[in-house]
Amino acid sequence: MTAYLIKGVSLLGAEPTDLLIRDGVVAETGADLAADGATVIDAAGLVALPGLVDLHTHLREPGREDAETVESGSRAAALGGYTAVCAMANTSPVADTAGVVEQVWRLGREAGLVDVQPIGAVTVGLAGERLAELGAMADSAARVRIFSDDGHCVADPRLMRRALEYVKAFDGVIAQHAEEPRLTEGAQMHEGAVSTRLGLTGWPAVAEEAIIARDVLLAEHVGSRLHVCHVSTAGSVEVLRQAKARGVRVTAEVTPHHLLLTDVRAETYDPVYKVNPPLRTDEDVTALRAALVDGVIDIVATDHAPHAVEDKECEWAYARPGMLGLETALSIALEVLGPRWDLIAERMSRTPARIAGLESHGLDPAPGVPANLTLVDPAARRVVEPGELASLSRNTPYAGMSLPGRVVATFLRGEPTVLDGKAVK
Ligand SMILES: NC(=O)N[C@@H](CC(=O)O)C(=O)O
Ligand SMILES: [Zn+2]
Ligand SMILES: [Zn+2]
Repeated sequence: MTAYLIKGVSLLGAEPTDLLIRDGVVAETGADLAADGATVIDAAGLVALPGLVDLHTHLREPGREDAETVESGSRAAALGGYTAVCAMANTSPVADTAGVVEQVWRLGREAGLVDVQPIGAVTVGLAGERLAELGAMADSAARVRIFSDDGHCVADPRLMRRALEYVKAFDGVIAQHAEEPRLTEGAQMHEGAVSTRLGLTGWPAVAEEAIIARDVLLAEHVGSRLHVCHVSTAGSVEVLRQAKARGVRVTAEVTPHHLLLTDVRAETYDPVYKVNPPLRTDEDVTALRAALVDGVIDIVATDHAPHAVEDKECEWAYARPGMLGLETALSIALEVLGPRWDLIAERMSRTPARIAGLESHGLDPAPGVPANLTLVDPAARRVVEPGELASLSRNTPYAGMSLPGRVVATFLRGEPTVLDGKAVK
C-alpha cells in the first residue's frame, strides 16, 4: 500500500497542516511531517473533508445498465467527493431479496471506487402489497439497514406500520418517498401558479405533507426509525419540526436541486427539470435552506437519478422524472451554504453515515481514523458540461452553469479514487 503525505491542507477550514496517510488510515497530522517515502501531494489552498456519504443514489444496475452501472455511478460519486453511497432498490429486478442486494454490494466492491451500501425494498416488487424479506436482506452479506420503496410511496398505513415494527429489531430505518398517490394522479409538476398557467396537472404540496404527518405518528407509535426522502415543501419542514420537538425518531433529507431550483424551470418544457417530488416555489426553497441550517433537515442527499436519453429527451409528459446529482452536489452545497465546512461535513458526511450505520465513514480526518476523505479546492469554479460527466447519463439540470468548488482528490481507505480531479480507474 502506498503512503501519501498531503502537504498544507486545511482540515475543515482550519489552519493548514500536513496529513500522512498510511495503511488505510490517517497516520499522523501536524506541521512539516517528513515524507519518509510517501507520495507527496501539494494541497496548498485545499480543504479536507470527511468523505461524503450519499444516502440516496440510483445506480440502475441491474436492469438499466445503459443509464448507469454500479461502476459508472461509483465513479461519478468519487468524482463528487463521495466515499460511500446507498443504492436505491428500484432496479430491475427490484432489490427485494438477499440475492439482489448481495449482487449490488459485490458489484460495488469490484468497482472499488466507493462503498456501495444497498438499500432493500420494503415491499415485494415495490408493489406496495406484501412486505419483502427484510430480515433476509438484513442478514445477507450486504447487511441492509435502510429499506425503501423509493420511486413509490409505501401508501398503505398498515404495511408501513409493519415495516417500522420489523426493522426495529435490528435498528433499521424505513426511508419513505412521501407521496399520497391519490393526490398525485397524472401529476406533472408542482401544483401552483405556474402549473395553472402551463395547464399541467399539479402535484400538490399536501400530497407530501400528509404522508409525512402520518408516518411520524406511526414511527412515534411504534418507537421505530423513519427517514424522509427528498423533502420539498415548507409545510413538510413544519411537520418535521413538530415531530422532532416531540422526540420522534425521524430524520430527513433535502436534495441539491430542491435547494436551488424552482418550478418556473418548467416554463422551458425541458424535461431535464422534471423530477419527483417536483421543483417547488421560492418560499419552499427558502424554508428548506433554513431547515438545513437549523437541523430540522438532517442531511443533503442527491437522489442521483440517471436516465437514458430516450427517457428524457422527449415530450414532458412522457419523460421519466429524476436528475443527476453526484458530481455537482458539493458545489451546490457550497453555493447554498457558503464555505461553512463544519456544517457541510455534518450534513453531507457525518450525519448520513450515522443514519446509514456506516461506521468507517463520516469521521473527520484524525490519527487512527480510516482515511476516507476528500480534498476540495474552494477557490475553483467550473462550468458544468454534461458530456464531461462520468455518469452514463446526461440529465443534469446544471448544464452551462458556473458552480463554485472542485473536488481535487478523494481517498477510500487510504487509496486515491480521484487525483488531480480525475478518476484513478
Ligand atoms: N426522483 C425521481 O424523480 N426519480 C427517481 C425515483 C425517486 O426518487 O422517487 C428515479 O428512480 O428515477
Ligand atoms: Zn423518491
Ligand atoms: Zn430517489
